[in-house]
Amino acid sequence: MSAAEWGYTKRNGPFTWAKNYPTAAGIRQSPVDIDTALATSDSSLESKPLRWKYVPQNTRTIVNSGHGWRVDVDSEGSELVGGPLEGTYKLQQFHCHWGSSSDKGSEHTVDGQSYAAELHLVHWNSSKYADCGEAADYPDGLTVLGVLLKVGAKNPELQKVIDLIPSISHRGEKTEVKEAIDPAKMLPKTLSYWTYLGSLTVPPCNESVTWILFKEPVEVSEEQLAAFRSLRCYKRGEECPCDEVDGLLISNYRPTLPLGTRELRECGS
Ligand SMILES: O[B-]1(O)OCc2ccccc21
Ligand SMILES: [Zn+2]
Repeated sequence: MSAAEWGYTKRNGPFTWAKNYPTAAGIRQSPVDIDTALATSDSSLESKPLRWKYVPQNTRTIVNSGHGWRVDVDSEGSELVGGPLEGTYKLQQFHCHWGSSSDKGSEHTVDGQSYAAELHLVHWNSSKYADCGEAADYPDGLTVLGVLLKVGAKNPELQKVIDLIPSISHRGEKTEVKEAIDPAKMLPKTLSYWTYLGSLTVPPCNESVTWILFKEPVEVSEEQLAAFRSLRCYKRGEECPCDEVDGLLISNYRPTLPLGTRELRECGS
């Protein structure tokens, strides 16, 4: 899209994306509603526990992408293996999706229920591809660990992100992450998950993601969610192109798409 770049308002939001990004109208799209009755447990998942290693010092910069905040990571030294995955995946970045109030905001829903937000840890298949950009073009290129966030106690690890938000208030702004953020500390205690084949939930919506969505939500406070909503979707000095309330990024989640004939598997209760 030209000036009217994609976003989350009526004018440029999820229902308009397919115009410029035809893959968004595909049959392997994300997010989806997790209909727990449809999930099949799979002994092969149980036999290969999910295992990860992250290097907190490798969380480099946080940027306001115009669609939310994103922490970019130096992939070296990280790895995610097991579960539904073949080969080794490396962490590239993590980011979050939220809503204008905490009764909505997650991208995946569970039996129709929305959560207040959803964290995405994006990994790429380093066994087969040279980098994340290349991997994003292949059906087995990416895997995303999804963590549902519900309102509760202040999340100390996410607070390190919140503390940096004032310095990336406008689109395009970025800053160094001085205090290392440990992605492992943002994951739930129990590692039960659902997994299915899907896509990026933002344009170009590549159908290259093996989704792993943890069943157990993690807590975040209302104040922390309010901080996310203080990000602006336009560049400093420019005027706001979106018709959102004075360009605040109050909501950046894509509504669910049909699972269709895709298999939904689960590991753990
Ligand atoms: O769709 B997402 O926001 O979650 C998965 C993903 C992967 C890469 C970029 C953006 C995303
Ligand atoms: Zn995401």
